[in-house]
Amino acid sequence: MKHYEANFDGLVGPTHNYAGLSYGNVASLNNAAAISSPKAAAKQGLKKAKALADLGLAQGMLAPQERPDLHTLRRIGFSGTDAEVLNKAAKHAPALLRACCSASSMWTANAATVSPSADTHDGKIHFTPANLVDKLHRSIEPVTTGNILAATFNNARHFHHHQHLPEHVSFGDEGAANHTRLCNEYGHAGIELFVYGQEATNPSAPKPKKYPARQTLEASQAIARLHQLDDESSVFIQQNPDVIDQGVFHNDVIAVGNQNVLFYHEQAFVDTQKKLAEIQGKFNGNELHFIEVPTAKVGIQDAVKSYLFNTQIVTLPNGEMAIIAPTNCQENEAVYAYLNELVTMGTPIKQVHYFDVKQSMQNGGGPACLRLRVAMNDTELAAVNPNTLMNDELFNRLNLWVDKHYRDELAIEDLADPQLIIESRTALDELTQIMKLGSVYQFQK
Ligand SMILES: N=C(N)NCCC[C@H](NC(=O)CCC(=O)O)C(=O)O
Repeated sequence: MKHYEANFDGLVGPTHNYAGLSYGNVASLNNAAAISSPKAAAKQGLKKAKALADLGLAQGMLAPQERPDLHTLRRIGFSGTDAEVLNKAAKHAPALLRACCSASSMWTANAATVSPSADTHDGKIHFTPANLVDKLHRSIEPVTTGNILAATFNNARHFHHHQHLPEHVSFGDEGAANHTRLCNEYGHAGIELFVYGQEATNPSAPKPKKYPARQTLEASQAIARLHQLDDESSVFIQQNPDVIDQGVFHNDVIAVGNQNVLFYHEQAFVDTQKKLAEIQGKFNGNELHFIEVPTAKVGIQDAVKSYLFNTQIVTLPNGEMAIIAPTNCQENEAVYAYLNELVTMGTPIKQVHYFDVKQSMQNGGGPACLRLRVAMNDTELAAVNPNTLMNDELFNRLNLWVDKHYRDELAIEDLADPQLIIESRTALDELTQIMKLGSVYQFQK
C-alpha cells in the first residue's frame, strides 16, 4: 500500500478583497482598502497547486464559500430583497458587510484539523472544521466548510467528519495552522503537535499582551480527544506570546513540519528544549531533524514579512524534501541567504521552489495557509471525490471558469454592488457542477 500527503488548496473566491479585518495580522492591516485582483489571486493559487501536482504530489482543491454572505446579513436583521439587504448593510453597517464579503476561506490551513488513519483509534481520517471564533469574518465559515469537506471526502468508511467545536473563545480553534504532524513514513503512526496561544481556563498562564491568541489549549485538547489520539502520540506546545505580539498570529507563521523534520524559529515556542525532548521521547523511529533558525540569522520581523515558515515542506517522489516558498522570501536578503544555505546543510531539505502568491500574501496568507494537508493511503485517496483532484483537465477547467466569472479588480466600495451577488452565485453554482459537490451552499438549499 502506498502513502501520500495530499495538499488540498483553497480556491480563491470571486470576492477576494483587502478589508483589514484581522487585528494581529500585520499584512491584513497594512493593506486595508488596497485594490485586489480576484482573478489574479485565483490564478496564482491554481498555478501553485498545479505545480505541486506536476512535481508528482497528490493535490486537491477545496471550493470557496458563498460571499457576500446574505444569510448572515439576514440573521443580523437586514431584510428585503438580496439587493436591499446589501444596500442597507453598506449604508448602516459597512464593517459588518466587509466581514460578510471576505474570501478568507481560501486559507484552508484554517479550514480544519485533520488526523490521518494511522494515528486514530478507529482507523479513519478525522476532520474537525475550525470554529475561527476570534474573527467575525472567519467565524461564519465552519458550517459551509463542513459541507465542503463532507462533499470532498465523501466516504463514511474512510472519513470521519466532526462538528466544529463550541463557538466560544474558550474553544478558539484555527485548525491545521496550529497543528503539525511528525512521522517516519506518512502511513506510520505519527506524533501530532498542537500549538496553542493561551489557556482559556487558567488566567494566570502566560498570554500575549497586545494581539489575540486565537488558539486555546482547551480547543487543541478537545480535537485530540475527538480524533481518538493517544496521549503518547500528542504533544501540546505553547506558542511564545511575545511573537504573537509581533504579528505571528498562527503557529504556521513561525514553524512547519514534515515527516521527520521540524523547521522553526528559535523564538517560536515556550519551553522549547523541554518540548523538543518530549517530541524526541515520543517519536520512535528514524532520526528527527530539528532545524532551528536563530534570531541572529532571521529576525521575527523578517520571518513575518517574508513568511519563511509559511512554506510547505513536501517530500518529492524521489524521497528528497523541497520547500515551497513565496517569492517574498527571495526579496528578503536575510531570508534568501538562509534558504540558499539551508539546502546545503545536510538536512533532508534539498530544493526550494518559489511561487508568486502575492494576492494572498497581502492578506497574511502564504503558501502553507493556502493548503490543508491530508495524509492518506491509496485506498483513501481513491475514496476522495475525484472531481476535486488536480490534473490537467481540472486545471484548465478552473482557469476558464475564473476567466469567465472573476473580476480583474475589486475595491472595497464594490462590495456594495448587488451584481457581485449574482456573479458570485453564478460562478459557485457552476463550480459545484464542475467539482460535483452537490448543494453545499445556502443559496442552493
Ligand atoms: N496562517 C494561516 N494559516 N492563515 C492565514 C490567514 C490569513 C487571514 N487573513 C484575513 O482574514 C485578512 C482578511 C482581510 O483583512 O481582508 C487571517 O488573518 O485569518
